Amino acid sequence: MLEIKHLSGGYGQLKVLSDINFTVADGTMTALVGLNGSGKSTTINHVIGLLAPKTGEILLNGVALQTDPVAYKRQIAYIPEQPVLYEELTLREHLEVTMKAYTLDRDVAWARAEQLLTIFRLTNKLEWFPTHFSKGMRQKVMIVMAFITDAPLFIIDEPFLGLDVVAVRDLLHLIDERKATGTSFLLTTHVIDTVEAHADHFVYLKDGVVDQQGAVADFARLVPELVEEG
Ligand SMILES: Nc1ncnc2c1ncn2[C@@H]1O[C@H](COP(=O)(O)OP(=O)(O)OP(=O)(O)O)[C@@H](O)[C@H]1O
Repeated sequence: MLEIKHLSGGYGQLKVLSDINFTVADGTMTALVGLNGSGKSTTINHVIGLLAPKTGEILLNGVALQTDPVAYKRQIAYIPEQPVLYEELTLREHLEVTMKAYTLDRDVAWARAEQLLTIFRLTNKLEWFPTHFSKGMRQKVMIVMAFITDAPLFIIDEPFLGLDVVAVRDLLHLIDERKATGTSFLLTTHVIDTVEAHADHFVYLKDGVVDQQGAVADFARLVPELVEEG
């Protein structure tokens, strides 16, 4: 379970977030929504440990980032909005680096990788370098790297922007499968429609504070300003 308690934070002297409180329970998905600049990415940056809280704390299965950064970070699989790949490593090497970083059993992880590579049509591209991948393919590589881990928390930043419809459907299917095994998901999105059927809770950020949060079923009632008319 991810617990965010009274988090205030931001960049250097710039305070962006004030007194953020929410939890993501095991086997559930929380959608973090809000307009441009509302603080979604800043919240994620705090949860993955890129930024340190000014006040408050973030606990992942009881472990605080400040107390044990390695144990904390190993529990997170992060898929950023902009894929971050090593230009000098092949796809195969990216998968191997991930297996080492998360101390995965190689046989189990490769069996998983093969299934994922098939789903995302990357099987014959193991020796390719990132420069040869399209934007969507780079994103798929990040998805494969995340889903070979056993991380109890997945954080996915704007997952649907560069993916084709087939890949979106496949990603949502993978998310549902993992959720059923107890994995938690924190996802940022501008379009709640895509995740509505898959998310359990939403947190609506407005100018760096939680304006509303609750069950996804109540989203339209609680946040009418983000629901398209028609
Ligand atoms: N690296 C940074 N340094 C300083 N300020 C930043 C930085 N990144 C974001 N900000 C500021 O923090 C505030 C929140 O931005 P953030 O990126 O968290 O919003 P967001 O909800 O993710 O927006 P978007 O939907 O556009 O991605 C904005 O006012 C932004 O200008």
